[in-house]
Amino acid sequence: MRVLRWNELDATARTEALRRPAQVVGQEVRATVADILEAVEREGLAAVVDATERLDGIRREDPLLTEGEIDAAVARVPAEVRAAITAAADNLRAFHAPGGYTPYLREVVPGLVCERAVRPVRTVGLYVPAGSAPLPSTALMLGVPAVLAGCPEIVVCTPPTADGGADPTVVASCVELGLRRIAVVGGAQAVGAMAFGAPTGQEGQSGGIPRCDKIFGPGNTFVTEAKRQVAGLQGGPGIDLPAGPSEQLVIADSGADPVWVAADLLSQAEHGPDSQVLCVSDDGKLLDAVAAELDRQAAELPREETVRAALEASRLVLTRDLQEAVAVSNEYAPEHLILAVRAPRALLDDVEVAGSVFLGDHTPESLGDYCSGTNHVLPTSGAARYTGGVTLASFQLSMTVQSATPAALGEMGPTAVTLARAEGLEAHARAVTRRLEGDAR
Ligand SMILES: NC(=O)c1ccc[n+]([C@@H]2O[C@H](COP(=O)([O-])OP(=O)(O)OC[C@H]3O[C@@H](n4cnc5c(N)ncnc54)[C@H](O)[C@@H]3O)[C@@H](O)[C@H]2O)c1
Ligand SMILES: N[C@H](CO)Cc1c[nH]c[nH+]1
Ligand SMILES: [Zn+2]
Repeated sequence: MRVLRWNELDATARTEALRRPAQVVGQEVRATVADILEAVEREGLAAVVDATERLDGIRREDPLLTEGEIDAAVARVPAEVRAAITAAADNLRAFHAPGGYTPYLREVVPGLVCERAVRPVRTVGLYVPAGSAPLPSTALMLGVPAVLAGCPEIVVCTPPTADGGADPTVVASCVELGLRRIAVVGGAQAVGAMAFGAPTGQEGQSGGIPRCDKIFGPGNTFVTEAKRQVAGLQGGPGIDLPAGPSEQLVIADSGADPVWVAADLLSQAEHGPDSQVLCVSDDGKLLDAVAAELDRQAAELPREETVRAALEASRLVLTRDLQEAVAVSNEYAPEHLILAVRAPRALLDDVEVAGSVFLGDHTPESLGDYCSGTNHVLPTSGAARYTGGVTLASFQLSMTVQSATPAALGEMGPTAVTLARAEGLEAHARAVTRRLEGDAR
């Protein structure tokens, strides 16, 4: 990989250097997704079943796993993997538990009390990808905060395996959290089913995939585009955030180990050909060593082809100093940022935007992907500029509540009346004056 010298690039070249490979969703993807969603809205479960047969080669009249299928899948997961699932879930619970909205109350003027009350989102749909690789860790990342929030109805959708079931480790991760409503549906058809509902049996029965209030989870271009489309519908569901192809930016100083830096970059490059990884450093020799390591280590990986495709769109950037490296990162707004420097805490103060930050040489991003406790469903494509990743609060809604005594209405009512009349909304004003003036019926 060629090293780009940041100071020698003009504004256009800098924009090009930080361009994402997968940012442009073609008209074709948009139209494909729109067709699938329209069919699911019109025909419900039948369209979901047809799309799954066409796109995933599996026909299941009822996509929900039976109790027998769930138990059989869990039994196939080795004890060591089940123990790792439990250990990861424990850390996720520990970190996420305090991350919800805090209810609070203020007596704004005597007798006028304003509150924030917190409720779980009632029906949530969790998408667990399984196209390029099944991601049981994503089931944990979404399921743990959903359960902690107390969401009463939780459905999981994940693409089918070749035998028509779901990946056993995905199923075992759901079961670890007590989730047993698992539908083997992937792609845009899964998002459509969760957005519009795809019930089985008689109308009014609760079988099948329920219409969800909010849809969560990462996925490929079709999944991400489908979430964007359903979120734009009037009365449509909410979505968590744009969580598309994985990205990582490493800031490395001259003391960083090029072997470890390259290993971190490759860990995200292996997600898909549209993943992107960048290494930014103030040391040209370090960047050359990282380039050589990327090439050497890529050849040893089972997903070498995917990794090399991702490296095509990846970058090595030489900056004047580490402050400039952070400025480059702030402009890119990476999903993951690793600070492989001698004083990472000091540099953290300058970091303005990133989905998740990893400090020092001994904190590989893989820890966060699986088991440190932070969430791996994170903003991509620059969305870190305005949002963080999934948290417990993502599964809650905050509701305001207020109550006024007659005296408090006497105190604040005239202000409301003045503002209502300034807006020309007399009915608003009279809702107050009728009370203040006593009997004006
Ligand atoms: N940002 C994050 O937080 C985060 C976390 C985990 C994974 N990811 C990303 O999620 C993505 C997972 O993608 P994936 O493909 O492996 O799995 P996926 O489950 O998202 O997609 C598979 C589904 O796509 C549908 N599909 C495939 N080709 C299609 C076509 N031509 N037309 C219509 N539908 C089609 C199929 O129905 C299939 O079931 C990766 O890019 C990974 O980097 C992101
Ligand atoms: N790195 C991905 C988020 O971009 C999450 C993941 C799941 N499994 C491995 N990694
Ligand atoms: Zn990963």
